[in-house]
Amino acid sequence: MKIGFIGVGSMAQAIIQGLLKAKLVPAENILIHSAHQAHYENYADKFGLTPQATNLDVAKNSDFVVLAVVPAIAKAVLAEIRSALTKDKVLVSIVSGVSLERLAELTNYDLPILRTLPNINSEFGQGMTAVAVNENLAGDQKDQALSIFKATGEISELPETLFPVFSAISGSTVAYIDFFIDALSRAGVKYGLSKEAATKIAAQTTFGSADALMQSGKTPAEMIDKVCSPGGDTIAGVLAMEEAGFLSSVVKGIDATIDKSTGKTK
Ligand SMILES: NC(=O)C1=CN([C@@H]2O[C@H](COP(=O)(O)OP(=O)(O)OC[C@H]3O[C@@H](n4cnc5c(N)ncnc54)[C@H](OP(=O)(O)O)[C@@H]3O)[C@@H](O)[C@H]2O)C=CC1
Ligand SMILES: O=C(O)[C@@H]1CCC=N1
Repeated sequence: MKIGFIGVGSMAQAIIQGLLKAKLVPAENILIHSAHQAHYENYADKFGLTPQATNLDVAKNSDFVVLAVVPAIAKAVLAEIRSALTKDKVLVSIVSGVSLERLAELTNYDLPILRTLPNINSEFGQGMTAVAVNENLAGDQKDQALSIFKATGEISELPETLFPVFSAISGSTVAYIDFFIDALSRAGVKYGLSKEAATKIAAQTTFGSADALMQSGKTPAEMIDKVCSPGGDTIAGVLAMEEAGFLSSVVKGIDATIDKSTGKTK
């Protein structure tokens, strides 16, 4: 099984590192090409991957061709590799906002295609990836394609109509959670903790809270109620955060993310 990456930016690197840790395939079975020769050659050299001179070479020499470029250049890149995308291969897209129908239109309608929306936690086996397949991807080929993302975390098969909201509350939310951790850590610094100590405390608390929520099977509201002692400190904090617009800030951020990914805003 050879997995080729077209583009080795933040997201592709997270998947590649997750695959290497999971030992899904030998390093040399991961083929890469990107815009800058020095970049992809150095990266391939560092991790024992196989560099390719062109995008077309990646497509010709891989069983699974992962399109990992920004949406604005996806069309041009697919035009370059289209001739090599025969139906014994699978096109795997991680590109936000490009539908299965559009991917088929830009390649060919016989091609097996897996559309995904991963997040960068894939690097540490903690990814959350939305997946949708077209009618040409089935059986072993589908299982193998999905194994790429199962090796790097959880997957969720979703209708494409829900990809924008998934992208906002998962792909982008990695950044929003870090934004929250950074805000907590700055508050810690305000009261005298070092940035390093405050960040570690806030990050471990975030991690532990997510883990406890999932293990308990309770709703977030139930967990909040367990922490808010009657007449205590936490309820005072919750009310002050809400007065400052915590819930509506988060929802507005998600609205803006969805509007951008669906082309409603520039
Ligand atoms: N970042 C994230 O958390 C997530 C990203 N995505 C999706 O992943 C895709 C990539 O995003 P991200 O990794 O953040 O972006 P980056 O800008 O980090 O990476 C883009 C990559 O594309 C390469 N590239 C540019 N032009 C070409 C070309 N003509 N041929 C081949 N490669 C080219 C760049 O090459 P070089 O490095 O040599 O300059 C770079 O490696 C996007 O479509 C995004 O929607 C999806 C979910 C999460
Ligand atoms: O910011 C972006 O456009 C990509 C999509 C989801 C996460 N990062």
